[in-house]
Amino acid sequence: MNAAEVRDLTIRTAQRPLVGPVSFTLPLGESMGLCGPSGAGKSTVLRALVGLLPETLQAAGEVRVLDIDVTAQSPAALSDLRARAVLVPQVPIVFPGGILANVLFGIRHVVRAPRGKLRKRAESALVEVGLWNEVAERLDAPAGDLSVGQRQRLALARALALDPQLILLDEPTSSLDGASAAEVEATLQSLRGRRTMILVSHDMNQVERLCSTTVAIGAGHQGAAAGAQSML
Ligand SMILES: Nc1ncnc2c1ncn2[C@@H]1O[C@H](COP(=O)(O)OP(=O)(O)OP(=O)(O)O)[C@@H](O)[C@H]1O
Repeated sequence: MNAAEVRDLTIRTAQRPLVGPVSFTLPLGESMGLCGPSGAGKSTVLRALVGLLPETLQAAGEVRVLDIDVTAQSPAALSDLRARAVLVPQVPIVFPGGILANVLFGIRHVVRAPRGKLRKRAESALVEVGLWNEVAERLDAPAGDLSVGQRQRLALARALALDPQLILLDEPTSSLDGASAAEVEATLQSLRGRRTMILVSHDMNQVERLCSTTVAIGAGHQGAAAGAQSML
């Protein structure tokens, strides 16, 4: 099974084409960069992969994610898929409440297990993103007090607690200062090879550091590089 198989994906409004055609195959275990200029459609492609396009946009083409035919399903029918292929948005979502509660937020709705077991998984996720040593003494402190880089790693920990087969990262370092970006990138580097990832990034150097494959999508509907897939 591949993590994702996309063939001739195009996305449009009723009035005009926005994205594509985009084609790529991502085997499990690989990390892929999705690059292109601002407005090329990178975030929209990520949303299409998990069936989260707004109703005003239509997608055509083939999109299979973890062997699920995404374009053939309603968004509601894809909620299971979204726990296995987790989208981490560009601006990390932090819920009111404590740090640990924030990591538990997704998993406690999805995984049926005793509380103690869920807690262990949340703690392991905090270790995996390198946040454990920074928060272990204050797990119930408000997550809103974390720095912006810590929030990004918290959002990643929330995703990892689900033990997803695919992680979709939308510009995970673009809103961070240099030091925080370096921390998040180090975390992503440590996940490479252990997790399957699609990384949206403007930064080709970052993609080269973190990914084995890159797909470039062009600005507008008919970008020359649309659909290109190359090994870095
Ligand atoms: N719901 C929508 N309705 C109409 N147009 C939309 C909608 N969502 C996105 N677009 C348009 O689709 C295009 C692609 O947007 P998208 O945010 O996916 O680009 P991007 O490559 O991620 O950009 P950036 O790098 O700036 O985040 C843009 O022209 C955007 O204005």
